[in-house]
Amino acid sequence: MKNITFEKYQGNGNDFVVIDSRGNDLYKNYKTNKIFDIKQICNRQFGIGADGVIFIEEPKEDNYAKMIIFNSDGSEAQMCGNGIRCLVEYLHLNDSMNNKNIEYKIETKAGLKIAKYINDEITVKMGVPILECQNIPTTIEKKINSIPSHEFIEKDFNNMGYAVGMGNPHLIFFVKDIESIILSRLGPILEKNELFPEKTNVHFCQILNRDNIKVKVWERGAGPTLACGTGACAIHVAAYKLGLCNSQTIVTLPGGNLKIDWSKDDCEVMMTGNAKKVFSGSMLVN
Ligand SMILES: N[C@@H](CCC[C@H](N)C(=O)O)C(=O)O
Repeated sequence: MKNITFEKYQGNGNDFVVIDSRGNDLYKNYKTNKIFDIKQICNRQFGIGADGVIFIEEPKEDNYAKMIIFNSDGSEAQMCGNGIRCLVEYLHLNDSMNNKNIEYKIETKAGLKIAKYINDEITVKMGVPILECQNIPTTIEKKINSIPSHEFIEKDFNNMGYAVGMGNPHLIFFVKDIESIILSRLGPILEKNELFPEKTNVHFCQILNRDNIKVKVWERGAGPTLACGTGACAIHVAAYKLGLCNSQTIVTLPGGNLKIDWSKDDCEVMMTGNAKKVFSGSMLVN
């Protein structure tokens, strides 16, 4: 048995166990020998409890670090918006980066992301959104047929979903009254919709006004979470393309607000929010 140290972080209540595998073989050992069980680490009764596990790896190029992110069910995701802010906060605290103006270039499976502290918040260039997500053809609109209409809880809910890729897939629905949405019923069905061979994150959104969108999140591989950073970006993009919001919005998630800025198809989406350390600890592994 071996003791390994970790730190726990959260961004808008989306929480992660962060394992620094720079200069050691922890990630390599996880990949090859499954020295620990991510499902068990994330379990809130039998483990540490988290929405996911982030490994920090040495970057391949001349960048600062590499992020590898696993959902609480053990599946690997391409990217995580709240997770990358947590990782940057970890680097800031642990690598003694006292100069908050430093730019952190972070490699992810969804490409290079650049994050920076600005006025005690972290702003991340989240990449150019993909409006044709996975195998959904031609437009961002798609009728989702996997749920019979009687399953929809509210009368004004239509099954027009909007697919936006932020490196990872998002399926977005706009509704008039978000309170009427029962996430635990719709989330698991829509996550596995046949249009998304690798499954998808699902969001229900209510436009409060042109500057503020309220959201309920069902994450691929994690279920209901308090926030999704890539999701907030995708939601803003869909709402802006539909003419429902201004170029900067506050996306209000159950765990707090994120500021999103985007208006041009070929530009990167900017996400601003914070991330906090919750505690540090150690766990026994085989
Ligand atoms: N919570 C994240 C997204 C994490 C990955 C997602 N569940 C997926 O599988 O794509 C975020 O803040 O972006």
